[in-house]
Order: sequence, then C-alpha cells, then structure tokens
Amino acid sequence: MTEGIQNVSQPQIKIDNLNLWYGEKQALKNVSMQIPRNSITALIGPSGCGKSTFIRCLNRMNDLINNCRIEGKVTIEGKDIYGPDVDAVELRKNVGMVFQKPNPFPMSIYDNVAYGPRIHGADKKDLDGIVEQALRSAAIWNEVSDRLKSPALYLSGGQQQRLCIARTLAVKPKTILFDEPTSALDPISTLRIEDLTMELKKDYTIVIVTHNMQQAARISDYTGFFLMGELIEFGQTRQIFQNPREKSTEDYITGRFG
Ligand SMILES: Nc1ncnc2c1ncn2[C@@H]1O[C@H](COP(=O)(O)OP(=O)(O)OP(=O)(O)O)[C@@H](O)[C@H]1O
Repeated sequence: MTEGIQNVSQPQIKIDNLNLWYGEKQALKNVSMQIPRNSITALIGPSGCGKSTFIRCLNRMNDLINNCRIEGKVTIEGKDIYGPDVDAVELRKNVGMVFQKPNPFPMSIYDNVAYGPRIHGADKKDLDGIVEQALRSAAIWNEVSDRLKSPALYLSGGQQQRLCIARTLAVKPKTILFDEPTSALDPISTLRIEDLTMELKKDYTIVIVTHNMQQAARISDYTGFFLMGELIEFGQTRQIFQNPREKSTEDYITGRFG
C-alpha cells in the first residue's frame, strides 16, 4: 500500500497485515488500515476484490464460514478482536452490521427494534424508550410511530432499511458496518440513508462498502481502494478522488475499469 493515513492517534479500528483464505483461495492480502473514530470510511473496488470479506472481518462474521482462515490482527478500541477471550456475540453488539438487502425479521416494527435489547437483557420497562430512541435516530420514527405493532414487512424497502439501521442502533454499538446498504434502494431512499449516515457519524464510527462512487465521494471522510484482495490505496476521500497516488485507483474512480 502507498502512503496514506498511517498513524492515527488512537484509531477506533486498527488492522495489521490481515490475510484471509477461503480454502486455497486467498481473498485478502496483507491489508493494513487505521480507521479514526467518528468518521465514515468508504471501501471501493471492483466486484470480487474483497470488500465484503474485509468488512466481515471487523465483526468476525467470517467465523461463520467453513474453511475460512484468517491471519493478522484486528484491534477495535484497543482490543484484539480475534483474542481468545473475545465473545463474538458481544463483539457483534459493539460492531453492528447493516446488509445490502433490508432484512427485517417477520415480526412487528416494535419487536424488530426491541429484539436485540431483549436478548441482551434490557429491562422491560425501558424497552419503549429504547425503541423510540432508535427509531428517531434512524430517521423513521415519524413514519411509524402510529403503527409500531404492524408487520415490518409492510414497510417500503427504504423504510425497511432504516428500520434495520434502528435495529442495529438499539443495542448501542460503537461501530457500524454497512455492506452496500443502498444498492437495493431508489435514489430518494438512498439519499435519506446517506444523510442519516452522515448524521450518525457524530456518535458512531462507520465503515461502508459501496459501488457508488458519488456516494463514497459525498459521504465519506476516508476511502480505501481494493483490487484483487489488496488495499491499493487508503487516504482522505478528497485526496483519493482528486489526486489518487496510484494509477489503478484513478482508472477505477474515473470508470476506466470495474
Ligand atoms: N464463502 C466464500 N467461499 C469461497 N469464496 C468466497 C466466499 N465469499 C467470497 N468469496 C470469494 O472471495 C473473493 C472476494 O469476495 P467479496 O465478496 O469479498 O468481494 P466484494 O469486493 O465484496 O465483491 P462485490 O462487490 O461483488 O460484493 C471473491 O473471489 C469471492 O468469490
């Protein structure tokens, strides 16, 4: 990797020499990155370059995949998340994830948001407040406050995605991973999620995988460009888009390949 942001003081997430194999196939090659807190980091690159694989390493989602082997170190808030004493369920509470396709549970709007806090032992009397707060933070409260008991699957795709964000916020993570959160949404819903993401960075550290260059340029503070499992370039978004150091970065963001 070329010069980028090498030494962030107290990064929220620090990745050192991360390598990952699916069976014989190496999907991540020696990736190092430091992600500052309360920032948005966009990960871009052509299909199959390892963006989703990388983001899944940050909350150990790859643990769930057979024949997946990981080497290297991922530290979040100073703690090695692959250390022997780490509880992956607890980790995923702190490092929430929102997926490409909105995936509400087949239950009411209220129960979708209350689900996580209930599992983690929230007091029943606190649940109404937690649910309302999460729905407000995800900018959907005004649209659903009068029908909290109706099925989440009745909501539009954009509303479902904001509900999924509310569900993630309800367990009070510090970091949120977004894996192409708007690729299934129309342009208006996309802009709403983008505005929401920028709002959320006040309180959270956000990492977002996106195929949408305008989105990365619009909302992120830092951008990492991946190519065939390698992090080719990582730096401030403005620098990556206006003055990339690597020719392959420039080719990608100007649409010459990918
Ligand atoms: N569970 C798996 N088993 C085997 N190979 C996998 C698995 N998941 C991903 N891969 C392979 O790892 C490589 C990286 O995939 P990944 O999904 O991380 O790329 P990506 O950059 O997120 O792609 P896209 O933009 O298309 O979502 C690809 O070659 C993919 O086929």
